[in-house]
Amino acid sequence: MRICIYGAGAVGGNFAARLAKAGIDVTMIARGPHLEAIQARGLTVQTREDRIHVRPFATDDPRRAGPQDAIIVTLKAPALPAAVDGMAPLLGPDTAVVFATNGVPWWYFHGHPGPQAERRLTRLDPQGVLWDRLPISRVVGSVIYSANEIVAPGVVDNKSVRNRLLLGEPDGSRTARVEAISKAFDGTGIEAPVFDDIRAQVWIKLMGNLAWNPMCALTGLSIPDIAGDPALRPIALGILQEGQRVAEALGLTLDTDAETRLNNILKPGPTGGHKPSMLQDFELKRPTELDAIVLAVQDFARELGIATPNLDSVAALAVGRAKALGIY
Ligand SMILES: NC(=O)C1=CN([C@@H]2O[C@H](COP(=O)(O)OP(=O)(O)OC[C@H]3O[C@@H](n4cnc5c(N)ncnc54)[C@H](OP(=O)(O)O)[C@@H]3O)[C@@H](O)[C@H]2O)C=CC1
Ligand SMILES: CC(C)(CO)C(=O)C(=O)O
Repeated sequence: MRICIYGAGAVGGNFAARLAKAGIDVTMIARGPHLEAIQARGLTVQTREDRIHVRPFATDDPRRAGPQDAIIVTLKAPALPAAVDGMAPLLGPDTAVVFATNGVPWWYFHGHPGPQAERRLTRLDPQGVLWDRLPISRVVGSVIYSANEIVAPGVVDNKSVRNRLLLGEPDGSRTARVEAISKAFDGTGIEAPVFDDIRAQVWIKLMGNLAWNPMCALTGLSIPDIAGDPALRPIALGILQEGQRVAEALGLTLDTDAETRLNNILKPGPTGGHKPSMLQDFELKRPTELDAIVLAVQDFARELGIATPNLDSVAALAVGRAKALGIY
């Protein structure tokens, strides 16, 4: 199977290395010093168990890669619209495009049951280029559980004990394409189960980002530090409760309540020392995913008439800080 990792940075680098090590034909679309280092010296991923070193084909010109069986997009959300034309040369007649980006996905209502079906989210796809030019029937939904950081060009630190890429068709059907992508991950050390309701999984993951990503980005603290801080904990809990209300009003059933979720963070965990990706972006002054992770949830809340005072305050501060840094 030919798999392209599009936007092979921290998460995508980990995925590419593990797929390549397992013998999958992997192409990485990357850029800048990270790409130059991979082309010159190969890709290195330090996992908890070992050091993977591979030399997959890596380029910033997708025309050099040719049609793929699947594209796994591990770009940050703000980079998606500008990348859509670059995906065209990678598309064969049946190529699926897996969007493995944190937050509310731009395709959220594609395949959704009921009157909201096929509604577009202009915050996440302002000109509609993703929806129109891809086109939408290519989309497979996805959620990432894998903590990673680029620690030097060409070198990724993977801190997770379990690496998971949850997959699901937006309409919940079990298609040959989603099963084939899942199977390609066999033996890679990345679990890739297929879900019938990928939107519930999107929300469960979103509950792991909605409070922590902006609060860590604002404070520079780790997730357990915030969860254990008497002044910050109630704000995080408030955000989780507000997010949970929004998800439920949208018809989702989540795995647990906000308080349990917050307490689980304080249990000794394998990714406690991980810098959430939004904190990495604030520190490195890279475009932030505030729209997908925070403001899209606020949009839903406003439409549904749900008050989100904690989320609103943190969102306003995070947007203000991001503007001051020139990244929003
Ligand atoms: N890092 C983590 O631990 C986790 C991240 N996530 C989510 O996964 C997604 C990816 O995050 P992460 O891996 O951290 O992000 P990274 O920024 O490390 O990776 C994205 C890469 O894509 C590159 N890129 C951007 N645009 C293009 C383009 N047009 N062509 C080629 N390359 C391009 C970026 O380069 P450049 O830097 O030059 O822009 C960067 O190297 C995000 O949605 C994030 O929220 C989810 C769970 C954990
Ligand atoms: C922090 C983590 C790993 C999960 O909450 C994440 O998704 C991120 O870094 O954005």
